[in-house]
Amino acid sequence: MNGLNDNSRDYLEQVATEALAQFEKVATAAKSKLQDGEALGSDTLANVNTMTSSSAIQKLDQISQSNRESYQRLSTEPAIARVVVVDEDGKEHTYYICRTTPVSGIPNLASYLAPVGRLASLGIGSEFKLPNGTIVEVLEKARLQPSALENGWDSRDTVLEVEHFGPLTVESLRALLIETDGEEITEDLLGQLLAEESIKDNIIEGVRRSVITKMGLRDQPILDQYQDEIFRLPLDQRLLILGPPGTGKTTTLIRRLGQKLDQSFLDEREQRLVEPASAEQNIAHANSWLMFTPTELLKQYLKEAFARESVPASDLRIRTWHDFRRELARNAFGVLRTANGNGLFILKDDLNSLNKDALNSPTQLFDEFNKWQRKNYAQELHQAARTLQQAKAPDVKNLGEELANILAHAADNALASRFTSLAAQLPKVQTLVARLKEESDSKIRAALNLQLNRDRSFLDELARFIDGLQQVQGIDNDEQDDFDADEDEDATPLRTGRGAAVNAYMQAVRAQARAAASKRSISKTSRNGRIIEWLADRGLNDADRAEVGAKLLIQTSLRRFLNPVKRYIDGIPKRYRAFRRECQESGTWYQSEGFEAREIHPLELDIVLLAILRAAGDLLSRPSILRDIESPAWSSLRPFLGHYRNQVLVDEATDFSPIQLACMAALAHPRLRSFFACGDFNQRLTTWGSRSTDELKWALDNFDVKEVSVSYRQSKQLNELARSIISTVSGHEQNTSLPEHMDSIGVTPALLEYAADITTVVDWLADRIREIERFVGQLPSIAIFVNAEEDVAPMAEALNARLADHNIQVTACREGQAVGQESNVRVFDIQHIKGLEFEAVFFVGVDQLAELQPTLFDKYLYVGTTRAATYLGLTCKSTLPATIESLRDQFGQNWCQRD
Ligand SMILES: Nc1ncnc2c1ncn2[C@@H]1O[C@H](COP(=O)(O)OP(=O)(O)OP(=O)(O)O)[C@@H](O)[C@H]1O
Repeated sequence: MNGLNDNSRDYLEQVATEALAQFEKVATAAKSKLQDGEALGSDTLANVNTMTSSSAIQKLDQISQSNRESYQRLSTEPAIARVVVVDEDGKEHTYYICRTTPVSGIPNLASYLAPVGRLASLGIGSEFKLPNGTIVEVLEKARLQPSALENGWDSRDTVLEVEHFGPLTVESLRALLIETDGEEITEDLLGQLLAEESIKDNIIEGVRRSVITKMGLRDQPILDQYQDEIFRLPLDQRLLILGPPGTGKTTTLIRRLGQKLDQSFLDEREQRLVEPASAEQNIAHANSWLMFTPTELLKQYLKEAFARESVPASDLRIRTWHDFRRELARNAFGVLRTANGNGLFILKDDLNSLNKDALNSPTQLFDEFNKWQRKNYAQELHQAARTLQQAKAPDVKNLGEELANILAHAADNALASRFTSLAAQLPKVQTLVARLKEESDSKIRAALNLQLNRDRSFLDELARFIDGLQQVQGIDNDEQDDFDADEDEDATPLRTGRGAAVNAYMQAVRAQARAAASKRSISKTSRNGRIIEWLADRGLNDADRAEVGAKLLIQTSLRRFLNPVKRYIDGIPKRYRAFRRECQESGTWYQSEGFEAREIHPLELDIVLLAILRAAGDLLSRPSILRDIESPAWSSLRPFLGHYRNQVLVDEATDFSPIQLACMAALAHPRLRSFFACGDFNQRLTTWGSRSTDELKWALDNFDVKEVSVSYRQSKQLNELARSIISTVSGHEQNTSLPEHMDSIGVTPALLEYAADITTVVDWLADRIREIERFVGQLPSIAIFVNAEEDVAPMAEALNARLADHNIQVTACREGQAVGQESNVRVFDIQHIKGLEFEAVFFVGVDQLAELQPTLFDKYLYVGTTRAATYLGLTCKSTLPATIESLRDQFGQNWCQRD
């Protein structure tokens, strides 16, 4: 670079000398800590009191483990920034910022994750209040990339900024010193000229774009000022970052997670929130997080970025909603049927159950269902209290009066206070249920004894009959009358033998008695119906049946008050089924036929899950309930605490429906309500995804929207193309800017039309790929997008054959699986590419995609083209699709046309 005066050069040398010496100092200190074993854990406590809680030791081990990791890091990367500030007294201070926890004993070495770390993101001239209250102004800044060479430290591509010049990029700080030394000893002119030349090459004006060489989110140790502000926002905040492609949303999300997981970087207030929350879930804060991504591939793509943040076990905690939903519904909440017969529904991805209105307004459907189910539940309680009021026995009647009184005085929507008042009646309810049950059971047992006295083989025969029933298909267990199962605590898992026969006898006889007393009939095809038929007159006699039936009906009503919270939440799936049936009859929300009562579509399952999560969350968000969680009134909510996480994060949030996002938000621990999502409405690649801020507002109450707009990924040309796509397809402007001082000039995107056969396409791709390698000097990360899974392998094979002469390997990424981290050319089905970035992207058969995906074509086009940082190539079987025909001018035939 020309124009650097002697002062500036002196300044650079001075910074280089100081920074490299500081690297050495920090690295040496870190290495000696590692060798001293200061990072050892509990074993260094000479007198570990055996009474010392093991959690304290565990904590110590965790701390020492994280110290060890930090020292390790510092020994290879001593600092990532140098910042000079001036305080109000005019005194200058130099800070070195490192990535993790600093090593002690080195003044002004601070972690980027600590409050002082923000200095590294601020612009020159910015003011900053240090944690001790001093106001300082940023005077100089250098972004460092330490590299340990055999003969000492260097910093590669250091970006320096000072008030009167810069930013400059210095390729090698070390070379700056060696060259100067060299200048003095160079006596020959040639040597001098070469030295000057290399000084020029070493210092570049502005900031260089770096080439993406491998698949994985790039390391971005220091965020920009705005991203930095977002990542530091308190843990207990609900945030949504919106912004166009490549503005660093995912980068910010991961950095934030890394910072918030390390308890040493949480402030006192955050620590106070985190500790009880973690104790309630029985999970350490560092593991108490969950992140959702729309695809498996994005999950893999981010893996290395998580490792850089020292965030372990990310595989367990980064989930797709598709998998998580099934697990939650099947294993945790018992909504989906399991092999042992629990659960109500069978999930069917292609079920045609929802009508257009439901697909267009799922939030309205949810609101309607939730209102309905709450009302339905309230009616159930009222009805039960009424039955008790009408009972003959005075103690039952009195209790009925009291319960009815409670229900009459609580508003229908104040479930929590109603549950609290009902809890006070629990002892009375329990005593009565036990007494009545004993009375009715002894009657039924007497009948059973009578049968046994008549025929000792009675039970064995019944057992055989039951065994036989289990083999019979078509036994209707779904539509068993509502009294069964959850009420019969005798319904133990015994499946065969005499024990099972006794249970079956009791259940069937009870069902028969209840049916008689309530003047209902029992379905002949149900299990109980079949057993009753088999028993014939071997049950209760008519008089006993009426008496026992009446007592059982009282018990049923009483049981509504035994564990009302559990009943309310566990009953949601059944209520959903009833609601759906009712809507089908009135012709709203659902298709009137074509599916069975036990089947459920994934988007319906979301509705059921949200109703469950919200019901539990509404109660658990009350401190008084959380405090009393072990009491019988609330203990059924305890398992929910185990599903909560201290942080819930969502990448590509607009791919999820508002219902899904609301479910995710409901998984955030109610003490913290920490939720962080990022997305872009223009990049929604699902038909059910969220379309507007209003939908998000429905899903997440009280959240802050932050917008980011500096587009770091793409070159100027590709940015312009992306902007044109948005204004052409949606008619509105995209608000982006390019990073200041960055050389963003790239090449025009390339277009190949009339490429109907694969050979033409492959020849063209191969030529372009070779050009890219020539331009870049190495093979960067390249992706080829095809329109269907079955095109992936043939494209990879054909291209592999074509590029073999140049030893360029092409990999087929089947089913959205990334293969290896090394830089080569990868072929993907377009549906998997959300959130990724490559130096070069080829989009094969764009016009076919327009035909295949008419509703999402514009989104795919936008997401696909914005995956490319510098090189973008499109091929068409015929010509550019009509919607983007007007963009033809922005394309060339190859990369040669520069701006
Ligand atoms: N402050 C920054 N300075 C320089 N580069 C940055 C900065 N922030 C992000 N980047 C880079 O920009 C690129 C895009 O980042 P990222 O994937 O986080 O963006 P995004 O907004 O999530 O994109 P998309 O919407 O396409 O998923 C990455 O290569 C990242 O390293």
